[in-house]
Amino acid sequence: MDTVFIRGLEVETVIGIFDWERRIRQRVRIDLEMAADIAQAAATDAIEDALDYKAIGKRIIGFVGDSEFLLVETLAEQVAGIVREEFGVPWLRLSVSKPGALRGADDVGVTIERGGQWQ
Ligand SMILES: Nc1nc2c(c(=O)[nH]1)N=C([C@H](O)[C@@H](O)CO)CN2
Repeated sequence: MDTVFIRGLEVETVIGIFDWERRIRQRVRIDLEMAADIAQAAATDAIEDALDYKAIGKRIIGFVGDSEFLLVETLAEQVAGIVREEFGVPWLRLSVSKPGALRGADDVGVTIERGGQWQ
């Protein structure tokens, strides 16, 4: 399986369950791995035949920056839906984390996989 990935995408957003978290913007980190057959893009050397990580990254930045979810779970599910539906991605693995949200830990968050098997 070929994949196209985005690692360490950081976006500031309103997220969290506590009152103080509703009043500030916090940094979330997104790691995304997407199934994509890269053969056609490699053969033509044309961006039109590729899964465009820049276009997907910009869409995620806009959506996450405007969102105000309580849980990282909800944010992850929503982002996964956008990537799958708008960009035709058949399978993805997505992590959403809040670096520094837990004292003593580097990072906390969730990882989800969505979509079926990919040859
Ligand atoms: N599974 C989760 N646990 C927690 C979340 C979350 O989004 N998913 N959020 C919080 C708080 O908002 C925390 O990040 C504040 O530091 C706690 N647990």
